[in-house]
Amino acid sequence: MTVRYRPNIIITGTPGCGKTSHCEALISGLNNDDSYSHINVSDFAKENKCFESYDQVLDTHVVDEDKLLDLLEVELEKGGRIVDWHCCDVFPERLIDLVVVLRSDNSNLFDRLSKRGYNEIKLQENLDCEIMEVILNEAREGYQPEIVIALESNSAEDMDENVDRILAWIDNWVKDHQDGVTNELDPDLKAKLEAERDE
Ligand SMILES: Nc1ncnc2c1ncn2[C@@H]1O[C@H](COP(=O)(O)OP(=O)(O)OP(=O)(O)O)[C@@H](O)[C@H]1O
Repeated sequence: MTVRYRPNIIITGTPGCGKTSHCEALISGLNNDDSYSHINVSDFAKENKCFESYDQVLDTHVVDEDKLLDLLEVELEKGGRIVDWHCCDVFPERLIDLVVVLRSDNSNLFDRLSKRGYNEIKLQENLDCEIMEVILNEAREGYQPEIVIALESNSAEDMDENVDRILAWIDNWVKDHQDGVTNELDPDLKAKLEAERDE
């Protein structure tokens, strides 16, 4: 049985919206408490060799999702993981407590991504993704609405406010779950599901 005493949070959004900046500020706001850690999924995939190919047009690696998720699940079982990735709907719901979708105005996003030297196709694809609210929709389809929040990330003030808000949420979650959150299915429910499956 796995018991979690710390929440798992996904910080997601279109590339350049500020995921890594928010995660780093959160870890620092948690006073570098080592029961929390920031998982930058792109770096994690690189370190654990979870790439299956390279997309020349979009100038990006294609992730081996099965391998990546198997490894990430082990991390999420521990709790206190702040996950930084542009995909959010691939994790088991039972392991995710809050999904923060960062939103940026297109002019800000254009400036941030241009500075990175993104090619035109990649830049346009990301701007379209933000306009079409692709990641917000994925989050809303993948998780219960009450755990999904969309936050503006256009300025340093926005970021400070967002980080304070998430820190307050973490504090409340920990107080509310002092006995831990178990990932084990309730035994009666488990027996019922097994019986239904065998029918
Ligand atoms: N709210 C904000 N206000 C001002 N600048 C910001 C904000 N959010 C991000 N930036 C700036 O935009 C750039 C991209 O930020 P960051 O790397 O955190 O984005 P990201 O969403 O993690 O990108 P990626 O998905 O590509 O890793 C950085 O230079 C960062 O300082």
